Amino acid sequence: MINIVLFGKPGAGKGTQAEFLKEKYNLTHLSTGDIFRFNLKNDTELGKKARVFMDNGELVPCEVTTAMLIDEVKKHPDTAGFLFDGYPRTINQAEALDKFLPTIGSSVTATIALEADDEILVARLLERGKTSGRADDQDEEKIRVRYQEYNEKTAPLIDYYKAQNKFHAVDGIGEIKDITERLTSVIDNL
Ligand SMILES: Nc1ncnc2c1ncn2[C@@H]1O[C@H](COP(=O)(O)OP(=O)(O)O)[C@@H](O)[C@H]1O
Repeated sequence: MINIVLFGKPGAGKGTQAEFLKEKYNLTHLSTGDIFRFNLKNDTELGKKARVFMDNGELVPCEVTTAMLIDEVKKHPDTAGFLFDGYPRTINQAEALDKFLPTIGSSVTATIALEADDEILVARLLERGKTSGRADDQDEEKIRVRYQEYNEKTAPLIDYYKAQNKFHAVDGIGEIKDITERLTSVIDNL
């Protein structure tokens, strides 16, 4: 089983690249943001728990997110591997994943970060907000909160995965297909 964590700031292109990578490597793509948005739209119990945090651009509490993620992983016992997109986003979540995956005989293979400057990313999010309907992409204040959350809670994961020799970074600026190539060359050399 190969498990890749796609890592990057909001707007870095994780979702876009995940679409290509899941096809190429036959992976199950788990996007916590997409799963939460699905639950919001359908007004499920999970959606009710997540809504206020998501609407403010804050992270949903780890207990809620991790329980959801583990449920999703368990739905795919025969997969060739997972492409985690948007999880883990805190040290607590990374530790939870490192504790859970061995229970299914697996582990994180590698974490790959898509890197880009903040100004470019904020511009991308505002552009996406015009068509995506995502409330959190239409408001600069919410975008700012998401970057704050990233810097405080998610950025420490870089050192967490470096300590395990599992951290790889690629340049997230350029043509979509060129970025896909950079990612596949990392994965092919794992
Ligand atoms: N691993 C997670 N832990 C906590 N909250 C999460 C997680 N993944 C997604 N969320 C919630 O869903 C929102 C949207 O997620 P996502 O689409 O991945 O965002 P972004 O475009 O900011 O990277 C986040 O702002 C957060 O409220």
